[in-house]
Amino acid sequence: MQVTDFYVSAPGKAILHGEHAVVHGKVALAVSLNLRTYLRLKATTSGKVCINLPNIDTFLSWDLSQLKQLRDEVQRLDAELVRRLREFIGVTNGNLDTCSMATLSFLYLYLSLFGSGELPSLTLTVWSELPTGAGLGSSAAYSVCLAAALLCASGAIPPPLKEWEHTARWCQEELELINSWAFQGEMIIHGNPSGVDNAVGTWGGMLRFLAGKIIPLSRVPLLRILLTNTKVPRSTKVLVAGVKDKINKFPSIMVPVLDSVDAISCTCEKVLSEMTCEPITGEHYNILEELIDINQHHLNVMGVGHPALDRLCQVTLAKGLHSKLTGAGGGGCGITLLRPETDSLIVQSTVQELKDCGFDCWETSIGGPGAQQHSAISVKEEILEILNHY
Ligand SMILES: Nc1ncnc2c1ncn2[C@@H]1O[C@H](COP(=O)(O)OP(=O)(O)O)[C@@H](O)[C@H]1O
Ligand SMILES: C[C@@](O)(CCOP(=O)(O)O)CC(=O)O
Ligand SMILES: [Mg+2]
Repeated sequence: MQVTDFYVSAPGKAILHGEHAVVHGKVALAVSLNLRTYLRLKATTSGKVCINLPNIDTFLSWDLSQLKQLRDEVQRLDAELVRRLREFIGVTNGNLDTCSMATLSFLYLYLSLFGSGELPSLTLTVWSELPTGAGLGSSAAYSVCLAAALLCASGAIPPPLKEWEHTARWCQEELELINSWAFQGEMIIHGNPSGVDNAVGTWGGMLRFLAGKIIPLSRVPLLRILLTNTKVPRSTKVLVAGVKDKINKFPSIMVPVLDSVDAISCTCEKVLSEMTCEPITGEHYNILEELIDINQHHLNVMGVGHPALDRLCQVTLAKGLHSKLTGAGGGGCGITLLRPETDSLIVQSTVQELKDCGFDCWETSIGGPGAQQHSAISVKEEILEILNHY
């Protein structure tokens, strides 16, 4: 065990364009948010592994001897381990609930990363500022934190924080390792993830994602975005599977829709890059707004809309603002583009109307840093209190 007590965090994300299509090899544009998931890992001598996940009311512990027996029974650390772990935590049917998904991905990463040698006794606590299961990539931020913390604890990567620093990030190669293990965690939660969410959680900023290839977009204009959480619960795994069924059932109808979403992402990327090298005009924003509208229609065609998201689009359009769902849809969150000249009174009255619909709504800043290690002093006081409570 390399480290005894440390904190890591990873950001959530918003997908501007390309959700779902990205699972089928199309381009997505995604950006990190200023909302983060924090994890504290503490080495203990209790002979137990404990996880505290207060966001989802999950508090579990296992004796090391139980976990050691489980690990030694399993020869291959992939499908067989997942099958045995499902039995171990008592999941019998196909779809996992919130608690089982989080537990299974933790146990999978823990047993895989300590595949040989001693299993360490530890307590892990996670707290997120992100709503879970709402399209802002909470599963990926959770998986990135788990991967970073457990890779550090196993000695596979070093803790980057120097004594005098408040936050520190890993080097490129180490981030790639974190990202690849976070993807394994996402596989358990999503079934068939594209990898875009864990890439944003790992690297932060804005990026273009295509079939596993990640291109950071360094020259992007400052965008003002309103985030709305309809609070309608949904599961990414179920929605992604539904889109796949529709593509299989109607390939000649659905494939052109996916191609069109790909073209929307590429057009958006082009406009964003133009906005950084020439004076920003109203026409740039007109195009961005039209792309949002077209994509929202496509997402409805894919079957991932929801009446609450329609409501969001109607309320904002009545104020001259354009919205689309973000993430897996089926409820969860939407984004609304604010123009630079959008009056703060318009923003305020829109936020109020959306709140009156029962939604949470706030203007967000985008492009926060990717996975990082923290000194205790750099973790917000209220979050530190929760992490240190267990
Ligand atoms: N802070 C957290 N603590 C524990 N589990 C979490 C946390 N954040 C996310 N998860 C896991 O991720 C799941 C949500 O993932 P998902 O359906 O992909 O929605 P999203 O990624 O859009 O928030 C939760 O059901 C839970 O298993
Ligand atoms: C629908 C999808 O494109 C994004 C899902 O994001 P979220 O879990 O809803 O935050 C799936 C994926 O890319 O793996
Ligand atoms: Mg997710």
